[in-house]
Amino acid sequence: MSDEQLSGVGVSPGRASGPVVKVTESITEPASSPGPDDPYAEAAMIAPAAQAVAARLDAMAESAAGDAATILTTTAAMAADPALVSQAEQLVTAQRIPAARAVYEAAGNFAQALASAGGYMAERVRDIEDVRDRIIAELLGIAPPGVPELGRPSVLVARDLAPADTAGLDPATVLALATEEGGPTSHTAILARSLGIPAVVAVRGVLAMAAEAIAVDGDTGTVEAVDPQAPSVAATSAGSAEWDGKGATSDEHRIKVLANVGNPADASAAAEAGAEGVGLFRTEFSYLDADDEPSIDQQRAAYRAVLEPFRGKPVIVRTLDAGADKPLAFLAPEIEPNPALGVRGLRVAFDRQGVLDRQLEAIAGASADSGADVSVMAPMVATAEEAAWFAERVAAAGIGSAGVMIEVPAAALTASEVLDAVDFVSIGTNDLAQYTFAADRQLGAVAKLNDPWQPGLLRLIALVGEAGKAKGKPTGVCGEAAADPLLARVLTGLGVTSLSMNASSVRAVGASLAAVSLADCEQAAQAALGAPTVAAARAAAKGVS
Ligand SMILES: C=C(OP(=O)(O)O)C(=O)O
Ligand SMILES: [Mg+2]
Repeated sequence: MSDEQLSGVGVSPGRASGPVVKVTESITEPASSPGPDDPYAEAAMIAPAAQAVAARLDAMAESAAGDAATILTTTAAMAADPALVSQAEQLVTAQRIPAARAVYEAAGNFAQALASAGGYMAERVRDIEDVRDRIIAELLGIAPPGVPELGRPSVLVARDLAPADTAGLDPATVLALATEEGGPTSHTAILARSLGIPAVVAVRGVLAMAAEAIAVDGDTGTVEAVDPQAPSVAATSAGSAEWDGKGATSDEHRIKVLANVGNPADASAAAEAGAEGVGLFRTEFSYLDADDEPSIDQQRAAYRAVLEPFRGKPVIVRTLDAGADKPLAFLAPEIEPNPALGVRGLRVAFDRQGVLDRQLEAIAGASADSGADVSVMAPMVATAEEAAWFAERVAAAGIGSAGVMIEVPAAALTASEVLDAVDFVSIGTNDLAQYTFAADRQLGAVAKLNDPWQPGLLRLIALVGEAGKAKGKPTGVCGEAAADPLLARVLTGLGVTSLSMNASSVRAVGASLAAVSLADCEQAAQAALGAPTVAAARAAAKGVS
């Protein structure tokens, strides 16, 4: 083994090693000459090429599920966007440039507009570049950039993967993933987790690594060179762990193991994985592409489709979390310098109460239709006063149980008062980390601060756990922290009463809790709380069990 070792942020657990395949970043910029003899015939090639790319992405979406399917469908829609095609066609005829060059320039204009919009929109620049390169490759009859056909099981190394690339990954041939960029809550991370592929992101220098074979450890966040002659090692699949389906420690202390869902496919996958219910239904995921507010009936039908697999089981429906990384066109705020600190989540409803009331009416209807045991919760709540306002709206809609997310540090610090206003809380560790460390959750450069093992974050969670215990009210965690089997024990020891995660982590977390007692969890929690660093917190928790 070589001593070449790099570290990043482990975002999907497991360890695997094998030959390196580097993902091609982008195609070469097409030249603007020679110009076409017949610009109209040249322009006419663009639409079919875009359609072919969209059809291929749609076909990939059909054989995918959950987040992967949604992302592929969204990317296919970008490829088929008539605005992109017609702008490129006009460039060909007006400037007499080749079709490939015109697509390059038109996509560049779109990318620039997205980048200057900032936040979630800026995140989509990678998607438009991916679509651009695929259409150009189609026009030129060359292989598209991105993940090549893997002839044998391999470890993928990339700057960052386009969502469509990640969504198309086959866990049978992709042993592990290491990227130079990306954060723990980026698309790459969420999808790698849902596919069960070990992954480390924000590994500075991984692209320049000369090693022919590497080992990727998604638990410790390390990447190291290994002997290329050694046989490939596949990840030990956490998903195969034994679990009887009831979330509890070995001494029967109950911790509900729930799932995070965004659409009917996720809900079916969660039910199949044995989730005891849903701890977070992200309703805004249904409307990321909607231009207008969906009607109450449309919402009711959409929610019912997600609730149905959970008849008789608890489901927490989150009201629209619009803004920042998840903008909804029909709830767009004024231009804001810092969208993550702006009018997002519940704040949108203060000025547009009708939107909230109509959504609550639809949720109440879907709850009755589906027979699921529905509660609702609000995102981005900062004060007890806001929590009380939300609870009033929920009661007025005839829904029996109201809660709020704790994802703003102020809400964690006043958890006791917040809990007085509602029936339960659920800690959103993704945003709570972002706001606690003043570190954009989408940004690779600050990814280490968004690690849920940060002792600063654990101490805030401890405050909420204590408040929940004192009030005797349920306190969940529905951020990505809940999906880590070892951290699940620490969260249990901090007083959390339910954990909600992607479907593929359900079994591993259930099994991890079943293997230890509540006293073990409490000891692990105390050990992690007292640790000075992320690595020390993880090691301390590991040392207990
Ligand atoms: C669960 C959370 O919400 P989202 O990831 O949808 O912002 C969170 O912030 O932890
Ligand atoms: Mg959040």
